[in-house]
Formats: sequence, C-alpha cells, structure tokens
Amino acid sequence: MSPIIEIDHLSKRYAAGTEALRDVTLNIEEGEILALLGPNGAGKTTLISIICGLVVPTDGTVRVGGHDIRTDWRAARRLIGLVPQEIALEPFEKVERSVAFTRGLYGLPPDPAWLERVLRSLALWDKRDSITKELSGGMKRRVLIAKALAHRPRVLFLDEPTAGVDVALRREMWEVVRGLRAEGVTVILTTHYLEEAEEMADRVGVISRGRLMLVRPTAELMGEFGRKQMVVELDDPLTSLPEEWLDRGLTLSPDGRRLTYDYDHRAERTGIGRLLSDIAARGIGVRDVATEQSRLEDVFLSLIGNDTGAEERAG
Ligand SMILES: Nc1ncnc2c1ncn2[C@@H]1O[C@H](COP(=O)(O)OP(=O)(O)OP(=O)(O)O)[C@@H](O)[C@H]1O
Repeated sequence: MSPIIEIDHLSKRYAAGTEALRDVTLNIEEGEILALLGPNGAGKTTLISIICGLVVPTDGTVRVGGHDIRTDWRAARRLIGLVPQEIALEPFEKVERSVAFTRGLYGLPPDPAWLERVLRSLALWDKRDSITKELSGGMKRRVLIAKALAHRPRVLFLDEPTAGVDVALRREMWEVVRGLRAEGVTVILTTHYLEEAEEMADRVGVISRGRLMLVRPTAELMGEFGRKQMVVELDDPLTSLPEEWLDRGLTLSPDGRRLTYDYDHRAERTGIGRLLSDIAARGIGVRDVATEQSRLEDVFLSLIGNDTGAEERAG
C-alpha cells in the first residue's frame, strides 16, 4: 500500500530569512496516528500548513493520495481536513449550519446523512441547534473537528488539539481521535504534551530547528531509548552502600531507606535477580520494590537536548 502522504526533500525559507523547514522527507501511512513533537518554532505548523496548501514551500514536493499539492491542489485539498490551533467560530451560528457551510466551501452538495454521523460521533447531535457562543470549550473544539470532517477527508491534521485544556477534556479528545482512526482516518497531530504522543500515536516524529530528527514507532522509540529503574524500599536504613555494590548503577537515598537501580531492560542480564539475591543474602529487609520506565519526555529531551539554541528559545 502506498503512503497517503509523501513528503520529499521539503524546505521552507520565509521571506524574513527564517529556515523553518530543512530538507524534510517523510511518508505517512494510511490509517496511522502520527504525532509531531518539537519545541516552539521548530517548524511543525509550517509543515502542516504546506501540506494543507496554506504556505508555499521553497523546495521539495508533497503528494496527498498521489496528488501533488501544487499542480493538483484541488484533489489534494479534498482529502485533507485541518483543525487549527485557534478556536475561530462564528459566535451566533448554529452548530449544524456551521458544519454544513464548511462542506459547501469545498463545492460539495449537502449530505445530511454524513453530517448527522459526524455530529453524532462527536457527541454534538443534541447540540446541533445551539449557537456556538453557548457551547463549552470542549464542545467548541469538537465543532472545529466536525467542520474539518464535513467533506469526508481521509487525513485529519490537528494542530495542538489539547493546548490549554483540562485533563478530563484532553482525555475526551483522545477518545475522539481514536474513534476517527477506527473509521480509517489518518491523523497527524502536533503536540507539546509528550504524554499525548505516548498515549495515542502509532509513530512519533521529532522536529527541531526545521529538521526532522527522527520518525519511529512510539513503542520502538520507548523500547530503544527507554531505561528502567528499580526502586527498593528498605525496612531499616543503610548508612552506606556495601563496597562490592559500588559501580553497579546503584544509588542510596540520603535517608538510607531507598536503593535505586538503573538498568537497561533490553540487556540479556539486567542484574535484577543478582541484586535481589545479594540483598537477601545480607539479611537486608525489603519493604517494597517498584520499577519505573523512562517516559517519552526523557527520550525527547535526550534527542533535542544538544540541539536547542537561542533560535528556538526566542521562538
Ligand atoms: N509567516 C511567517 N513568516 C515568517 N516567519 C515565520 C512565519 N511563520 C512561522 N515563521 C517562523 O518559522 C519558524 C517555524 O515556525 P512554526 O510556527 O512552523 O513552528 P512550530 O513548531 O509550529 O512552533 P509552535 O510549537 O510554537 O507552534 C519559527 O522561527 C517562526 O518564527
């Protein structure tokens, strides 16, 4: 199966001279959820805007469903829905009308059955006659998604879908996105919340200073970069680590009650069994043992850690 989006050596230099994208090549498969991560000003919005035909690239090509976004833009645009970062709705327009109007913008005839399906799937059907001004923040965001889906796109772009929303609403949005994927829609989202990418995305792409640093399946990324930690809580405090335990990746908390062991969970021998039996052999009582996997946040920081410069901090 060929990818739904093919990005080939894409670059963008804005008139002011900013190199927002540098030689980005990426294929996006149909039906996946791809999360684009990167610091402020990394180039995420520029990438999405080019694919959606809102910004003209300096170099390179993009094809959506096989259609070149420049020479065959109408067909390419028809396959794409975009949910922008900012909530921009006509305050006095009714929900159903607003969504139907967007469909009309694509020159498509009304399709009440599709409209109903979209509104129902986003739990907006009961609100179809409400004016948008009266809706909660979460409902407004769902209206934006409904508008982006009005012309039945195969790809949906969500630019920071949960920026500034509370935890409950964020989870609600995640459910909506999963529902879209279940319907076969390809979803590309940008986010600053690493938890969001870790939770939802099949693949993660990291952009820094306009360069695509990597694109990998989320699980693989976590597996490869992720380290694990085992924390052993002791019955009685230790005053220091036994000499033969030094240089084994062990640290003792200042109060002597907690041993922390860092290990590579992919290694053939993690050393956990040996450590636990050494603890038992010394007659040290153990109150509790817990393990913790490093999070995408650690992976992300280790990737872009050396690449953040004044350029981004200013951005
Ligand atoms: N219309 C524009 N004209 C000139 N420069 C721009 C324009 N839009 C973006 N830029 C610059 O291009 C760079 C990339 O910006 P972009 O908005 O794509 O980043 P981003 O990763 O989406 O950031 P954020 O996470 O803050 O939304 C930044 O340095 C930005 O200042």
